[in-house]
This record gives sequence, structure tokens and C-alpha cells, in this order.
Amino acid sequence: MPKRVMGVETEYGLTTATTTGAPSSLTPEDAAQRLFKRIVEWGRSTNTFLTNGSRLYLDVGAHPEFASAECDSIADLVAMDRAGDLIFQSMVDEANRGLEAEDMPERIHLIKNNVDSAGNSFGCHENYLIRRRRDFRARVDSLVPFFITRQVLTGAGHIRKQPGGAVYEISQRADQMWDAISSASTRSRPIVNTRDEPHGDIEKYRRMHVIVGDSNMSQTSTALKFATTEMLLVMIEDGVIMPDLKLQDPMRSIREISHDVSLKTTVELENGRMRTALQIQREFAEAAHNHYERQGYFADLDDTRSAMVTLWIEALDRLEEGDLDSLSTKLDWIAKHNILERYRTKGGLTWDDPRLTRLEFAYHDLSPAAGLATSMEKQGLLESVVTEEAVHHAIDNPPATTRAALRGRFVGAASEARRDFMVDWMNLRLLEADGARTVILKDPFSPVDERVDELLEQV
Ligand SMILES: Nc1ncnc2c1ncn2[C@@H]1O[C@H](COP(=O)(O)OP(=O)(O)OP(=O)(O)O)[C@@H](O)[C@H]1O
Ligand SMILES: [Mg+2]
Repeated sequence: MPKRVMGVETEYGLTTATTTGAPSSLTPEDAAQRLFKRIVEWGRSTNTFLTNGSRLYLDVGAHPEFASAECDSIADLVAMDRAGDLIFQSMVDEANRGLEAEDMPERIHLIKNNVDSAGNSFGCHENYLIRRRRDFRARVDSLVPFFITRQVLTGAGHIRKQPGGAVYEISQRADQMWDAISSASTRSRPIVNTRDEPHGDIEKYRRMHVIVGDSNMSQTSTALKFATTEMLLVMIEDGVIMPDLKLQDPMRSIREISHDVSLKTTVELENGRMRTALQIQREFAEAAHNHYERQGYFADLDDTRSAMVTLWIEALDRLEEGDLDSLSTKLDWIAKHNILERYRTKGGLTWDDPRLTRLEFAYHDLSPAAGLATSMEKQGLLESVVTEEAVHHAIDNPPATTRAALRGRFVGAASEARRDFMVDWMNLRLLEADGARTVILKDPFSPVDERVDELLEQV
């Protein structure tokens, strides 16, 4: 089975609360400025690459972004994703120490979700390298029903406020994606960003940039999201025709599916047939499994990939049987629903109750003191995919088997030597008095390169 690099980009929410209970005078924008203070002082910009090969970034506004280094294993990717959480959380901790030193009552919270309290949406994007084919566009279109329905496995759950009373729904992003349809000229447009920017050899590769996922707290949900999508990309590269499940109205379907936690809702296909999300997922899952079996790819899978492609089918079985509880340690939307629902029935609350909203935010809060999902993970109530050691290793170290290893070494050496340098996904540039020495890394798979060895000697 051919190798593939993947990366995850996570935008975080920032909220502030006070230790006194008084209203906070610190806006999320102020919080973001404080977070990036050190980075701006050091590099004069809010865009920086780290020794683990990843990128920290602050766009206008208040959503810090972590773009993980390129990973060629799902385990590395999950470790990188969690490392990103810990890196930003340590920046938040430092900013909070600053607030305390200034005698300010405000404290910043880092939230890994997709909707803030004002209803603004922000994203979690997936990046997959795929080998260039002329029919890329049509092929990606055939995946739209997969992306619309995978929320039943990978949704992060959400309390949706609406006239007539709030309800719990499966995905945070589903309602936001609706807006995207107005500008959609093809089916896949609101789901897959088609800007042709491969960050690699343009003759050979494309980068598929998926914008329709929820940020996941559960490592298992993250791993499942990437492992299932990867299976379908392998099929596309191999030229397999996908099951014809084209939806009549994808953006309407994504909402209808999200709104029904019983998973019984059917959506209309272009051919007039009606299908549940689970049925559509099963058709993709079975087609993928058949293809892997035919090609002998199962033998190539590492343990994490193997566990996740098996889980794909198992989880669909459990969901079809209505046995949601057996997935409550794996899937975010179910784990979160169980906690909120227990609290809700105990207190006789409606979904509009602000205490439930606070509890929902706590699930996504990354601070060790307030974070619910992170503490569930420590207690084994959410199953992790990688060890804590692996996550801590990923804070400072790039994946060893991709181009990120070269970037990480260069960033490490140049910062240590206090040299001026510039880096992006493809370029390593050492700035010198008489210009710059640049190495272009066109091969995302290659962790070794003589030119980089030479560049490092100049540092
Ligand atoms: N050749 C590649 N194929 C697939 N993914 C890649 C490749 N090169 C880099 N990536 C991943 O793509 C992501 C790029 O993130 P980044 O936020 O910088 O880009 P972007 O989303 O295109 O830009 P922006 O967020 O500024 O609009 C990273 O997670 C990175 O690991
Ligand atoms: Mg980005």
C-alpha cells in the first residue's frame, strides 16, 4: 500500500472568566494577543514553525491555530494533535501567570471545539496527500456522501440553541456548513477546499484539504476520522469506482443527520432512494474493506490503522443495534451526550439550561483543572490511541519518517544558533548578510536530504 502524508489543522476558541465571578474585561482578541506575546517578541510575527515541524499561527481574530507536521502514520498524527493542545495550553498557562502577576482577575481558557458562545464557527481541517489524477474533482465528488454521513462516528456533539427549545445534535459543524452552499458550484466545494496547493511536487501530488470535520477530543475519534478517510483515498488512487450514493441535497442531509441522535433519519439519494447515514457509511466501509482484501493491503497496516479500520465496521454494527453505550469511551458525541444527559435528567433541566452549556464547554476545555474530556482520558473513560510519552515526545520532536524531520532539525539548529531563518512547508531558508541559502523540499516523504545536511553545517 502506498505511503501517505497527512496533517491536521486545529483552530481553538479562547474564552475568559474571572476568579471573582465578575464579568471579564478581557476580550478573546486580548487573550490571543497575550498568548502570542512571546512568539511575536521572538519572531516578530504570529506565524512560527516549531522544532516538531508544526506551525503555530494566529490569523486576525481570536482563534489560534495549530497545523501539525506531516505524518505518515495515524499514531503520529494523533500524538501531534494532542501535542498541539499541550503547546497552546502551556502558552495559556504562561499568559495566566502574567494576568495573576498583574493582579487581574481574568483567566484564559483554551477550548477545542468549533462554535463559540456567540455562535461563530471555526474549523478543524484535515490534509491528505493524494497522487495526482486527472479526474480528481469527480472522484472527490463521489466522497461527498461519506463526508456528510461520517459525523455519526466522528461528530463531537453539540447543544443547538433554537426557537422552541435547545436540543442535542451530533455535529458542531453541520449547521455551519449549510452557509457554504450559497457559494458552492460543485457538490464537494463546501466540504473539500479545492485550492491546488500541494505543498509538494505539483506534477505528482495534490493535497486534499477537508474542511467538514468537528474538532475531536477523543483520540479514538480523531484516529477513526483519518483512518476511514484514508481507506477511501487509497481506493480513489487505485481507480476504484465508489458506490453511487450521490445525495439529492448534501447540505440539507448533513443537517438532518446531525439533528437526529436516534440515527433513524433517512436522506434522499439522487436516484430517489432513501438511506440512513449508517447505511451509507456501511456501503463505503464494506467497499473499502473489500478493496483492501482484494489488494492484500490489510497485511500492510500498522496496529493503529488496523484497529481503526476494524472499528469502522464494529462501530456501525453497534450503532445499528442501538448499543450506543458500548461506544461511549470512543466516540465524542456519545461520550459527551452521556455526561450531559445524566446531569440533565438528574437536575430535571431542559437543554436550554446555562449549566449544561457550561458543562458542554468544560468537555472541550484543555486546562488540566477544568477540562472534562482530558480528565476522562486520564481515568480511562475515553480511550487513547497513543501513550502520554508519545504525546510529550511530539511536543519537541517531529515525526521521524517524513519531511517534517528535516524541518524540525533545521528549526532547532537555527534557533539554537540564533540565526535568522524562514521556514514553510516546502522551504528552509537561512538568511545571511549577502542573501539567503534555500533548500526546497519537494518530497514530503523524505526525512533525509544531503542538501539539508550541508545547510546545517552553515548554521
Ligand atoms: N504534501 C502534503 N500533503 C498533505 N498535507 C500536507 C502536505 N504538506 C503539508 N501538509 C499539511 O497541511 C497542513 C497545512 O496547514 P496550513 O494551515 O499551513 O495550510 P493551509 O490550510 O493551506 O493554509 P491556511 O490555513 O493559511 O489557509 C499541515 O497540517 C501540514 O502538515
Ligand atoms: Mg491552516
